[in-house]
Amino acid sequence: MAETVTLSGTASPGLLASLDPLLREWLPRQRWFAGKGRPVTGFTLVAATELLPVDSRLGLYHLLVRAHQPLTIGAEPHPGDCYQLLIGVREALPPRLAPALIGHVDQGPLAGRTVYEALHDTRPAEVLLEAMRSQARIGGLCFEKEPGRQIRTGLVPRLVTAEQSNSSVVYGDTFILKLLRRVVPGVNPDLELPLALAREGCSRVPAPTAWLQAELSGEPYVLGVLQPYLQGASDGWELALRELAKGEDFGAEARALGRATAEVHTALARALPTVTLGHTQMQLLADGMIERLEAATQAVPALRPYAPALHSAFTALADLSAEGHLWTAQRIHGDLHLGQCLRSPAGQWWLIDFEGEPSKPLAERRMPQPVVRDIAGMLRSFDYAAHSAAAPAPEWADACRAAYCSGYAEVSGRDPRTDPVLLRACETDKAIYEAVYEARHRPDWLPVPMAAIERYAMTDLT
Ligand SMILES: Nc1ncnc2c1ncn2[C@@H]1O[C@H](COP(=O)(O)OP(=O)(O)O)[C@@H](O)[C@H]1O
Ligand SMILES: O=P(O)(O)O[C@H]1O[C@H](CO)[C@@H](O[C@H]2O[C@H](CO)[C@@H](O)[C@H](O)[C@H]2O)[C@H](O)[C@H]1O
Repeated sequence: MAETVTLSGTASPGLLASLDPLLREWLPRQRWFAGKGRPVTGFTLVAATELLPVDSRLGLYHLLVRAHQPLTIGAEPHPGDCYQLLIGVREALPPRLAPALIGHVDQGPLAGRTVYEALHDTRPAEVLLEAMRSQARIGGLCFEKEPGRQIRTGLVPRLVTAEQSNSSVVYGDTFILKLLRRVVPGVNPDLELPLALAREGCSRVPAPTAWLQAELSGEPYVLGVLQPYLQGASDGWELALRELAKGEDFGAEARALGRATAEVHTALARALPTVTLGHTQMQLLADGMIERLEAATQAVPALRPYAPALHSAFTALADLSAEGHLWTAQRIHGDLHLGQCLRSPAGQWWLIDFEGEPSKPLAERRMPQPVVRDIAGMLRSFDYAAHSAAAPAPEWADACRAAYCSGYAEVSGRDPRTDPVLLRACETDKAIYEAVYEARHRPDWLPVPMAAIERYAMTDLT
């Protein structure tokens, strides 16, 4: 690896100025760009690290840039989201890299060069793996490796093309590196939880092998995590849809998923603190759900007729806590659905992507929660699959629900169905989140959570 130079944001104003017009156009088009719908009006360079010398045939910059966007009316002042970029610099792009093009630079230190999304390219992706293998410190970037883990040489990288919130590179079907795109300071649960689970001996999660961090203005940023690649694994969503299309039962898989979820929860409860939630905390939990309902009815008018009935699911939870009922809270997955579960060819289930709901602040995502929140996420997912099929199959979802809860109880000793008020509140909250998500991202899918909302509104638990 060539000698590296770290440029501070102020030390290299020319670099960002030369990239600025290209990034303004390119960044909002990326699947992982979080600020969709608002133009990018400028950038601040947070950090720049030269990983391959830019005056050679192939240069490589690691950049952290803050994207400025106009605020929506009523929004809190916000400095802009910080994104991680790997920018390749060449004289011209070979045809195989055409899809990676960011643009041709016509001013500043890179004038006359072509810049592109370097993760598409073999050498830049290799540089990251080599740095992890050697636990390199390059400028402000720290590449760490879990003691005792080996990363062999010669693994050929390929960029994962699936739609995702971040970007992943698979190395020779041995490792997968997830590079986080919108990065925030603090302990990131996508590294924290799998590491804690692996150290606890839980084998339902691919154990982090290595990771990439930066220290900026005294604050840690997790930038990427390398894990073993589960070769030939299928995700739960694809499997469920396949079985549904064939008219096949998914009960055995749902039960295994329930067992896997409980194994992860019990290991998390051993590894990290648990707390008891009394009336005040449960009232806060219910208030949060009510606030989300109110915001959702503004964003999705179709929710409005159901709002009073949905509201009663949350007040029922607050009422139960007022009667002295106590709950336990612990660290959970935070965004569990069928797409976050991988089944290996040997038939084992693994849980991935512990980032939580990325739109929520990190502190909120790291708070202990009742495990029922994760369970509700999976139950909603069975319902989604059943209602995405050509002919809705509610009895299929009911069977999955029963099997999943039984599997969960077999391992944890606690059946989530014995807490119907909390379960209903969490499922309602999730379905409301989904209605907002679908209205914003996939309007054609809005009827799926709306069908559940209509059902919840019609069936009062009390
Ligand atoms: N350890 C792994 N083995 C095999 N495939 C994986 C692994 N981790 C993730 N994937 C694949 O990569 C995709 C994206 O991973 P995920 O962690 O969900 O990223 P994102 O946060 O960007 O959505 C997953 O849907 C899955 O198909
Ligand atoms: O995959 P992410 O963690 O970014 O989650 C977001 O996108 C999901 C869709 O890709 C969305 O999940 C919803 O649709 C799924 C089917 O596509 C279904 O299995 C889930 O149960 C349903 O919530 C998720 O809500 C959103 O946060």
